[in-house]
Amino acid sequence: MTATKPFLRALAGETITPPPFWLMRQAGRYLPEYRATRTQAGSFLDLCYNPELAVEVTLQPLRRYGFDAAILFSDILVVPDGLGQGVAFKEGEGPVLTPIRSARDLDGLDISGLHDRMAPVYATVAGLSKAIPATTALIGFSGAPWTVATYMIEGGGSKDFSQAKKLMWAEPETFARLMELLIEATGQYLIRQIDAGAEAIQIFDTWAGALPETEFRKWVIEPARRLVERIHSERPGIPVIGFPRGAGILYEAYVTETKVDGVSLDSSVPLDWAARVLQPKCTVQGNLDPILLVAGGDALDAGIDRVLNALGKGPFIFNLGHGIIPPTPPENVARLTQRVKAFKG
Ligand SMILES: O=C(O)CCc1c2[nH]c(c1CC(=O)O)Cc1[nH]c(c(CC(=O)O)c1CCC(=O)O)Cc1[nH]c(c(CC(=O)O)c1CCC(=O)O)Cc1[nH]c(c(CCC(=O)O)c1CC(=O)O)C2
Repeated sequence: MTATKPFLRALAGETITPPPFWLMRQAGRYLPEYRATRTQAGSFLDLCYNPELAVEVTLQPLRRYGFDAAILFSDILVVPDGLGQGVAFKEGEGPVLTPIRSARDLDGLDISGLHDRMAPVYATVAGLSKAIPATTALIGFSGAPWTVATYMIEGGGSKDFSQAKKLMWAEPETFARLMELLIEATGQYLIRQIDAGAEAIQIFDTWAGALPETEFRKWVIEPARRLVERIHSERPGIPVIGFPRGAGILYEAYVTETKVDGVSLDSSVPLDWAARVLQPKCTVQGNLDPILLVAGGDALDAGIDRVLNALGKGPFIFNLGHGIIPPTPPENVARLTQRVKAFKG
């Protein structure tokens, strides 16, 4: 069935003016209505596993801004939770996990309970596919194996990923076993989201830029290639967007070797290079610096115009280079919405 929704038509290679748009973390703490629902839910994971409230927070930004895509309200860290690793989100501290540091720790993980634990997430997807406007596409997502592995090994966020990299180089078999488990679990998890109603998939490799070239090819490109191949063969017609944040010039190898339908660019990617080298190969998405949404004013307008003028003449989805941050004034998102929708090409 040929795509009719602008977001899906852009991912099928069409140039659309004005471009379809959505924003990473469009549902979240910058919105007062999110904070109210979050309080009602209890913990962050309680919210992720409460289909009714997760549907509500996903819809909140759509009501305000009319985005062309809704992304399932969940998190990249529900998969380790589903594998039996203890995961919690401490107020103002972010995620905290019981770290995986040895083969024995790995033996404690178990894929058999994944889909039971993820059932509320699939219910959220099913609820959203009935609740979103007819022209809005529904995006399912996961973290990429490398990025999720960094949280599992570090036990939370990290500045230098020293524990994850130490395990990768000092205990390669244990690290490879963890990566295989994540590739399999993530593949199953994404297919189930599609079967529940997701029309496109985004794979977030937020910490891809932390790896040197050899390891980037082995642990960012190859797992993504396998996930894209599985989705393209088991669920033909569902497009996949890859987000190897910080990849630099390796964005080109990522696009050609993974065969993603779309590639999400971080804010450091030069716009003319993206238009010349990447856009002829696949739909590009991004890449406004999310802090411009905090700054607002003329700087925000100029930043939006630079992205639109450079990428708006080919297959393109307007987005940020990383998720919205909590101090973002909602009125600046309204300002961005108006400016993107007014773009004439
Ligand atoms: O305290 C809360 O209410 C939960 C905060 C929250 C989380 N995921 C969230 C939210 C809602 C929101 O962003 O406001 C909600 C969340 N996490 C994610 C998404 C998908 C998307 O980005 O649109 C979303 C939004 C989904 C939606 O808009 O419907 C995916 C995610 N979680 C995570 C990452 C890695 C990263 O942050 O870059 C990423 C991918 C990149 C990104 O968009 O930021 C990991 C994660 N999840 C979380 C945190 C803590 C955030 C913080 O304390 O600053 C962190 C970051 C970290 O500490 O490394 C929890």
